[in-house]
Amino acid sequence: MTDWVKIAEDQEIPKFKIDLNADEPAPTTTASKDNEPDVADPAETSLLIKILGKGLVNTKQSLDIQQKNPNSPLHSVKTFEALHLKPELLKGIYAMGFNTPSKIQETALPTLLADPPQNMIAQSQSGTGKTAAFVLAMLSRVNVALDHPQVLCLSPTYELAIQTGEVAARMGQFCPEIKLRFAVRGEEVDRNSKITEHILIGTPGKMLDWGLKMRLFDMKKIRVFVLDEADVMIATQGHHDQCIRIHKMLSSQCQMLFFSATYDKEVMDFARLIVPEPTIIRLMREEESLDNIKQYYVNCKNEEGKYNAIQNIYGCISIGQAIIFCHTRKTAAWLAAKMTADGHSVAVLSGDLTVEQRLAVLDRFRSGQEKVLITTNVLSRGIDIEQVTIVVNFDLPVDLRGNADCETYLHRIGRTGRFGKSGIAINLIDGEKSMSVCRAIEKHFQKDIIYLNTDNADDIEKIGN
Ligand SMILES: Nc1ncnc2c1ncn2[C@@H]1O[C@H](COP(=O)(O)OP(=O)(O)OP(=O)(O)O)[C@@H](O)[C@H]1O
Repeated sequence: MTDWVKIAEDQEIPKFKIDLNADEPAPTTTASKDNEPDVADPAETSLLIKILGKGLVNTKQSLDIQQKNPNSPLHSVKTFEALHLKPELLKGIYAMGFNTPSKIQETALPTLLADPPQNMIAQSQSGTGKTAAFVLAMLSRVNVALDHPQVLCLSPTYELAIQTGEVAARMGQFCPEIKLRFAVRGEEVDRNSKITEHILIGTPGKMLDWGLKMRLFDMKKIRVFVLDEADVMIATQGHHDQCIRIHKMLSSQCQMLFFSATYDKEVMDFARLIVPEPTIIRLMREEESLDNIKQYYVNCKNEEGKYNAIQNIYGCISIGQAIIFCHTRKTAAWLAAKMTADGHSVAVLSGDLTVEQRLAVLDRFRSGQEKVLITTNVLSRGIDIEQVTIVVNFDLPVDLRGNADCETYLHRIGRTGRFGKSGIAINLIDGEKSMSVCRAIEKHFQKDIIYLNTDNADDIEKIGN
């Protein structure tokens, strides 16, 4: 199986260069995007979080369980042994360093592995063990005596499919008889042959090509269908319809498993369309809070004024590491150039970088090689950088209509004051519009945002205490 992963990785496509969908219209040129609000691409963010993840996220949140099929048994396990897995799979799990099931795995795995098979919709934040859970179900269901695909796993991009395949390869390392294959761009199969591998992991377009257009395998013989990163899948143009087409060709006996990191109405509606009588398991995200964060606003005339405010703050207090959020790539680049010219060690992370480049920037910043990270909304969600003490909103977060985006505000600054540490958030205001956004944020969270005069050194020193 390891060879299989290697072959797919060695294809001519650079590993982490995202190309969501070859059929999509050509993207807007970088130059024309510089002045637009920089937004995070969900597939890129998902991939970045996955690669950055350094292990299991331990969450204290409780599980919300709903059963649509009253006949399906529901119990949880505290050990992997209690799942009665094949010994080779258990060996694979332990070889990966997993000792006990994570919270979502405890509850999901007995249902995932139950006979008769149960359908499931599971949602929980990144890093809580979803991939490991459904990969284990995929590997457990394979009948190696049959040489045709029995498990389909759909991911929204090439890169995310590779990530899942790598987990499957590691977990199944002691089951060499289980064969896997990637159904992704660059993988070709002779039209006149049949696919004999047991598990196919890939993107919807390729899966449709192989299953429907070329009939290289029989969709009716699929026993497990996994839709991974459902939230991203829905956000990706075209995938939504392709998934429905694939789903329609599956037999009614096929076990449907649907996994997603976020929970909103659209994702759930889509899930319900795909998955009959599901057991729904949700592990809610641990809420960020503003409790340990001191919030300030500074009145500035214009961008130059905002820059001067930053300079004054740096001149008065010693700052460990800071993240500065800008609305557009252009502002981020402008600010970075100015701060660099003034002797600051600055990193820039914006949407024009590939995922690989973003990883490199984050690695350098985390290791302290740069003290300031200037970024846009591409960094707003799901990425933890613990050592940051100051977050500056060079531009306050607004939605498409220009109204306060309180959720993004929380994600931006809510990470600074975690684990009992106190954090500082500074909002730079230039004019009435941004002042009203600031007021709306203050009202929303019912937490004071205090006036700070950055022309007054005493005032600034107070925030450092
Ligand atoms: N039971 C476990 N014990 C220890 N580590 C685990 C366990 N399950 C998963 N992990 C590890 O935790 C990390 C996150 O797991 P996994 O990728 O399955 O989470 P996820 O919820 O699918 O995240 P994402 O949404 O980003 O894909 C991985 O490094 C994985 O190897």
